[in-house]
Amino acid sequence: MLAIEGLNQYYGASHTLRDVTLSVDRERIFCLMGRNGVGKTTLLNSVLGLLPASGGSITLAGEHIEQLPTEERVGRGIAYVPQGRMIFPELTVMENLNVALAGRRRRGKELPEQIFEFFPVLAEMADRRGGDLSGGQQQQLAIGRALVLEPKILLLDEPCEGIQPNIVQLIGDVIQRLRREQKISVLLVEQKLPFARAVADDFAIMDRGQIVAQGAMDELSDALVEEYLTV
Ligand SMILES: Nc1ncnc2c1ncn2[C@@H]1O[C@H](COP(=O)(O)OP(=O)(O)OP(=O)(O)O)[C@@H](O)[C@H]1O
Repeated sequence: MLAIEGLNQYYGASHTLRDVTLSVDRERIFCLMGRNGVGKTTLLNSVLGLLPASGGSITLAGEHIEQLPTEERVGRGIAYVPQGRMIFPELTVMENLNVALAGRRRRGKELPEQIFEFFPVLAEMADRRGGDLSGGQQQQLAIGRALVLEPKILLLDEPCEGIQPNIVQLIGDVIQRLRREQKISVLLVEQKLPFARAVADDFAIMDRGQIVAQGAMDELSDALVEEYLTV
């Protein structure tokens, strides 16, 4: 579904992504792990085209997208929920969702009903300002807004950060339903090991800009956890 090959990225003289190669297969939940500052967010931003990559290729469903502007990549089916959620605090919940309609591949003014089934709180709070929601509610809004795009693949950057356990559980359930019911693939950046183990099929570990291990989630060994993930 999404294949990244030999991707490099620099912030000035600092070489942040080093020959990154990974692929998120169709209908799989792929978790990218690693300590703070190793380059996980930089990788997601490069996939979206928010940061220029130098060299390497990115393909979505077999088509090269590495030269396309961000809005084209979104139009081809990549939706991104960044760290910090980036909802519009002055707009209502409904307005936040409607903003995403403009970026959709298939034109149409209807929000997908399933968003409100996944996250009932978004219907209950439809007229509230985004900035008045709790962190957990904002995260549901951010994921709901990404789903308005009806993506092929959803990129989630630490969706559970600072969120209470029952909402973490809900988000985990939604991720799995998206894969099962809508055939959406997910590229998840996550530091919480129990959550990652519970929801993901595949993993990769990043260290100082390089992928140092990858495989099926049930192959993630204690030795790898100790070496690359324990803080
Ligand atoms: N805009 C920037 N300019 C220069 N260096 C940056 C910039 N953004 C990030 N970096 C550096 O690039 C490296 C990778 O950062 P990145 O945010 O991708 O890591 P991360 O693995 O996502 O970490 P975290 O879990 O803390 O979000 C870090 O050393 C960081 O300091």
